Amino acid sequence: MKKSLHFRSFFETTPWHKTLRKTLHFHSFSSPPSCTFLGPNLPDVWIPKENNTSPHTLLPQSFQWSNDGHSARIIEGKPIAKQIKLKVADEIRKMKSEIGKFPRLAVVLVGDRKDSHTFIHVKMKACDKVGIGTVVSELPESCTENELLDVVSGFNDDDDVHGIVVQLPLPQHLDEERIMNVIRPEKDVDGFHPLNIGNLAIRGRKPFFIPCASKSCIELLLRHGVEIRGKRVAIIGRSKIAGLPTSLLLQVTKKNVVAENREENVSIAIWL
Ligand SMILES: Nc1nc2c(c(=O)[nH]1)N[C@@H](CN(C=O)c1ccc(C(=O)N[C@@H](CCC(=O)O)C(=O)O)cc1)CN2
Repeated sequence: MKKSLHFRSFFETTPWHKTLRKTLHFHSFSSPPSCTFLGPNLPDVWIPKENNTSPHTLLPQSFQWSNDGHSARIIEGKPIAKQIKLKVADEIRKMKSEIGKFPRLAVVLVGDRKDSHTFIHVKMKACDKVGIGTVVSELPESCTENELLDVVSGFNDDDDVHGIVVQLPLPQHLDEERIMNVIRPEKDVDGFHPLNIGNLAIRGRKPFFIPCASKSCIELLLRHGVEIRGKRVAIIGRSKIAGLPTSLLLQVTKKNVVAENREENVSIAIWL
């Protein structure tokens, strides 16, 4: 039996996400899905059978935004991260039990940077906790661009790999742009591929993935009941990882937002 489904995950339950959600339609899980994007072994579209809890109803009362227009507030992210991880783990558990499949992430690390090792360790631990499989490819600092491209292409073609992260920064002799361009956009979980960034910038277009730092900023605001529409927003930092995609995201999702980017490589601050 075939059934048409909207992509809908835990994140896609808010009006903001509705504007960005993927509009892919695929088969139900009762018959093996034929998947264009993620390969034959994982549905491109996944809705757990029971998934209608609004994340916003889980907010403690004390977290609600006081709407006096002037007060500043430090937003606590950890409890929200915990809720999200629990929900993702639950979705993956259901996916495993309903269709016997689960997502896998490939991480590519070049060189010996200690911070990069720490970051990928954190990512893999987080994956492990929620039931996402991981595979790591570590390449020496001296590797050639073609060697790195071969590794990425291998993951692109591997149906058991559904997401690819090439940890940045790369050693200087490697052309980051060229590497990023090679990652299949539908496996580009960082959302750094030009197609994904480009689609993020154009109203009505839908990137496969949105850079996580930007997505999480908006998610935190929404979960704290902050109305984004019509606000002036200052974003400090223009990095492609956080500042730039955040300003794009705010501009395409809500009219009237003014986003200013200043000073590269500074973490984001948002004032409303
Ligand atoms: N392929 C990628 N490479 C890199 C990314 C990325 O998203 N994808 N981002 C950074 C490194 N990074 C994760 O990989 C990362 C860096 C910094 C933080 C962060 O939360 N920093 C906080 C401090 C947090 C703390 O001290 O507890 C901050 O700056 O305020 C998260 C992830 C570059 N490479």
